Amino acid sequence: MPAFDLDAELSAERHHLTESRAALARMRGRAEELFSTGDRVAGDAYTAEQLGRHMARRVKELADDPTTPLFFGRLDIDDAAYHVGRRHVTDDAGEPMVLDWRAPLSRSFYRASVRDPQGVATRRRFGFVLGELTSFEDEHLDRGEELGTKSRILTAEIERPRVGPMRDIVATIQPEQDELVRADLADSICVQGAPGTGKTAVGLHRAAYLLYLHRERLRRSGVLIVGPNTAFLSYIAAVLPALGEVEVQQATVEELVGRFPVRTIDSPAATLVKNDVRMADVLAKTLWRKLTKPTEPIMVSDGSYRWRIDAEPLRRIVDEARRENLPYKVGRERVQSRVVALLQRQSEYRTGNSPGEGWLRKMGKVAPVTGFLEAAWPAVTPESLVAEILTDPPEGLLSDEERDAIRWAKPPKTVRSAKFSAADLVLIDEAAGLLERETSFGHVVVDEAQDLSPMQARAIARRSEHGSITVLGDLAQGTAPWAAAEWQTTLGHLGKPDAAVVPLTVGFRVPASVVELANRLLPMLGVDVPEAVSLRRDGDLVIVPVSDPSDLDAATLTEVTAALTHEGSVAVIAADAAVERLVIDNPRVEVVPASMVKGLEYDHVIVHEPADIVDAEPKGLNRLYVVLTRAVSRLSVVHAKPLPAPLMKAA
Ligand SMILES: Nc1ncnc2c1ncn2[C@@H]1O[C@H](COP(=O)(O)OP(=O)(O)OP(=O)(O)O)[C@@H](O)[C@H]1O
Repeated sequence: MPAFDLDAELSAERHHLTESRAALARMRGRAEELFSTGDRVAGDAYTAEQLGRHMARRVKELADDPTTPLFFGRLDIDDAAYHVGRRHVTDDAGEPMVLDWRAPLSRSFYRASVRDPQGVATRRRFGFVLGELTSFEDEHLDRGEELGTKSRILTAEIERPRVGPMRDIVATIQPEQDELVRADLADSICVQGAPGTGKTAVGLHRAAYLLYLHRERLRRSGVLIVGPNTAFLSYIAAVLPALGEVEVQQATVEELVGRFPVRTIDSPAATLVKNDVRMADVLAKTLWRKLTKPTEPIMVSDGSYRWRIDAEPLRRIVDEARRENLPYKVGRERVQSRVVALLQRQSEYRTGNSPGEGWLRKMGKVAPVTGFLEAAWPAVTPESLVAEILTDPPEGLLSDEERDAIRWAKPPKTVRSAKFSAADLVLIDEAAGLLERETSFGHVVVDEAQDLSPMQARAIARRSEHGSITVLGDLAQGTAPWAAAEWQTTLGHLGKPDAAVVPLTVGFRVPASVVELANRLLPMLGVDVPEAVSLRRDGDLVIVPVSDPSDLDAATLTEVTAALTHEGSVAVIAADAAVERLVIDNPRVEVVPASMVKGLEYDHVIVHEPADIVDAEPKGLNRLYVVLTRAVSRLSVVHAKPLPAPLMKAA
């Protein structure tokens, strides 16, 4: 075997990187050129516009970010070398220079092992500093060498200080994550993962993978990412574009159902009732009770003719349409067109002529027909149905106290002037779903799903009825009053009761000492979830007791000053009520209310008075568990009040 020349090997790899970058630039140049000449080559305006849009997207997809490596790995299979990167790069002859990480062959980069080498002789990982290729690490699977999570490059990647928004993890996706990322489009899955196990990362990479594999189909139907709030969505917003995917919709549940602005806040009791799944029945029953049996015939004068439909056939039409189980508005339209069809038949019989479109339209609108429709199958809007229920909550499904809790103290004069709450908008969305079908996305990823109320989950179910879904969450991090204690019920509300629940337990964010502290809260959280095991041995944990409560904020500032001597982001997380008085004038430091940190992470987290965070809300211990698990490298806990009992041992 020839001696292995490390320097020569490294410079060959650098050369391949330079060549690949140049090839990508040429691909982009060609796309730009096509984009600018598109309107001249395309036959008509429509095709030109289609082509223009396609090319604009293609140009965007081919953008090269010089700070992210174009490839991060290499597979040697049957004496050929395949570089694996963020997207396909081909040379001028169309030969691959870099394989997209999502291509079938790339799968082995993530999954090959000594036990199952998948034809891979050597797996190489590259180390980069600011886009410069600086090192590599080989695993000769054919010689029984395997690094697994001991890879130096993986460790460096995980321990890299965090700044700014979330990054992609394509270079270091782990086998158990890859299995979820590459699951079939038809598979709905629920990932129960401890904090920092990569749920969000898996969900985003799964979206990118599915778009690659089912490009045309998913471009038509769309992919939707649902997150808990806009801060979270902007934190993750850069990941998919970095992977070349620029057309994924991201929204909070509030945005999905936001037909009207939120103009009022409900009492906690009303919020609970409105988010209860029984409201779905209340809405459906109230709606369908509006149908009445026709008792009068319809009589229509049409020039010198008079047409008549008796009550009996009208009853049949209504009953039949009801039995077809269509959305309310569709059913109503069907009744209307069947009534008109009966009139048409009479007209044809009497006149011997077939009436035209205009006549049919006119007959649909004549007073006897609309009067019949209004009585038998009245027109309803989603907001009018909800307004009706809030004005006078129907008996039967809710207790009297529950009905009192949601009843409007002063009903608005008109539905238009009604002030709706956030929960009302979910009800209006449910009502809209009874009236008409929602269009369904091809795939929906729902993050922090443990906090979905049944009614919110149903809003998502309507948008994924014909597609699949990836549900991500951690029961231990549930803080909503309706937070799930097990996944089955939520999956039922999401319309995917058969989705497999898959655990992730290897933590990539939180250092072992911090995980150990947070895990002590787990037995008190009332949920049965596997504990996280941290891959990180490097972190620091400091508990700072303060004897005089008036020194608490000053002690917090001292911790901030100490934290600033390190690289990376710093956050002070405090009970929402304390945030305003904690003013810290430094661009590297954020003061964040405990209620807003879900899904986020910071290099150094300083927790300000845990007891206040716990006392601020009914699920305060779950909230504290979320807060303690935001730290990437260091956690300081500053307290004047006693720590919650399970944490005392650490003090
Ligand atoms: N395979 C991996 N390689 C490198 N980093 C990873 C990997 N998996 C996850 N990470 C990193 O670990 C951190 C936590 O990931 P992520 O936010 O997806 O976890 P999560 O399970 O959604 O956490 P939480 O429950 O707190 O919301 C992120 O910085 C992510 O980039």
